[in-house]
Amino acid sequence: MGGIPSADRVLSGLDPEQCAAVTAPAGPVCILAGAGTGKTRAITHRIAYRALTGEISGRHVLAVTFTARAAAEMRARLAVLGASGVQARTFHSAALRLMRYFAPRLLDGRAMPELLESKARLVTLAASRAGVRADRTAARDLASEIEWAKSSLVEPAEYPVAAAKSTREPPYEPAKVAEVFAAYEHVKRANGVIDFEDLLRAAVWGIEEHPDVAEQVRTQYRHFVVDEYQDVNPLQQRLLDAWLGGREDLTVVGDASQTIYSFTGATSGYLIDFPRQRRNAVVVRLVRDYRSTPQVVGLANAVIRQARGAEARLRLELVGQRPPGPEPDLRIFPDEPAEAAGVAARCRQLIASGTPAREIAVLFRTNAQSEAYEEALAEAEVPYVVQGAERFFERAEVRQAVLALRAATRSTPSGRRWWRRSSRRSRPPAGSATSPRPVAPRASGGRRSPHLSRSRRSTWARRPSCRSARRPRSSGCHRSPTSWRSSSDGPHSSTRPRSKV
Ligand SMILES: Nc1ncnc2c1ncn2[C@@H]1O[C@H](COP(=O)(O)OP(=O)(O)OP(=O)(O)O)[C@@H](O)[C@H]1O
Repeated sequence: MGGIPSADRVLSGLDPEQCAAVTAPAGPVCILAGAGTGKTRAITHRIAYRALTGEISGRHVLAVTFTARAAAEMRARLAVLGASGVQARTFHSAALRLMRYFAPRLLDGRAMPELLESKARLVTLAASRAGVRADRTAARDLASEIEWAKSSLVEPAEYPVAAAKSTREPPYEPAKVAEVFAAYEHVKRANGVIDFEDLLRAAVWGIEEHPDVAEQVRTQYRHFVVDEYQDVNPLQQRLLDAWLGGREDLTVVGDASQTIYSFTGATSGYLIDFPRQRRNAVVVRLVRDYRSTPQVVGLANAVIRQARGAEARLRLELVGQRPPGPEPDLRIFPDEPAEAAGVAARCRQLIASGTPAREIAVLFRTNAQSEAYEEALAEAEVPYVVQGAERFFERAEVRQAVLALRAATRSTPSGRRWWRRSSRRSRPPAGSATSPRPVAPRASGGRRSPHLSRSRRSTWARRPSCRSARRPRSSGCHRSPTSWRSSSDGPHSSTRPRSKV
């Protein structure tokens, strides 16, 4: 049947817990949802149900996701459900939209400063001003520290204490990092640019310090949904609080066991504390896992059961809904090369027994690990493609290093012999670029740089008060943003696989 679904039809096909989440009354709702339990279904259906019953208008909904892709997925699902006008955006995209709209008012008609796509260049410059010669890796590590600090609402002078409290492992002495951080802010200001954290600060500043802006924003947005709430950082929470302005029509969805961005300042503390902070919150647990076999779900439960501390309170025991499958085979290897060789051998075995290579996936946690796996797969003559990243031996820096090595080793006979042996080993098998694709880390999100340009200092530099930030114990949130003008790679830069805007 075509056409726009009715509210009742939006409820059909939901399980009882999803239904409870969808029909929960206006007010704070906390959906604790394990992987594959239909959380996207629950939140999109909740928005659609409320819109179709006339309780809310889609135009007044702001749904915040962590990636541009998730936002697009949400918009597509909402369109199918007949909920129109909803803004589904990342925090950064929503902040950018707000700043663009209010720029004439907030910036006295001046253009927005340009948004830095990458912190690297300015961090390197700032480091040299602070007497640190930072190569690419060091600049990236420094940028990560700066990003963490800014996302945690930590100012340069506060960095050493905050870093110690958060058991960070800074790339240099904390005082030196603080110096680079301060120099970075200075260089950035001098260049008339802002970074991704500044963009969020700008939106906070715009709302907190300008009652007319706050009123207009809050008239527009009345109902809020935040996806992946376990990965929100103090700066994002501050912006959410500014949007809310004390109102409570907020649905958050998350899973404390899936927190993956603590190193960038994200904290599951907001999710964990949500039911305590909002006593009237409806809490719904989605535990039916529709994606995996009971065997895989059982293994996941066994791992999650190890969680201790605050996360353990919100631990979800998932129940697999799919027909049974094979038992997972857990093997432990002494080191990474041995593990990669073991994985490659298993792939070879599967292919030999008739499994098409395209049906085999090898997942690893970070792009840096691809080298070991690519070498092992090439060695075992298993055809592969790398998804979401360049093949190791095709990366510019690796090609450069290989050329340099080749030049160095060819100057001696033993070097020539070594080179012939090693290049045979590391060369991927012929034709592999077009072969099936097992190795699949997540892509590092390409971020588009919206064009902004320079602005005034005095009002932006005012420090908004700390009053509205709700802070969980572990947040590391010491201060509010000093100004919204301050810095590097988009949020969670080089280390972050999710695209923001
Ligand atoms: N009530 C249901 N009945 C049958 N299948 C369902 C139900 N709810 C969700 N699913 C299926 O489970 C899968 C996961 O759903 P969805 O994408 O909404 O979950 P998710 O929790 O957002 O996923 P993720 O783990 O990626 O966050 C989809 O294939 C969806 O069709």
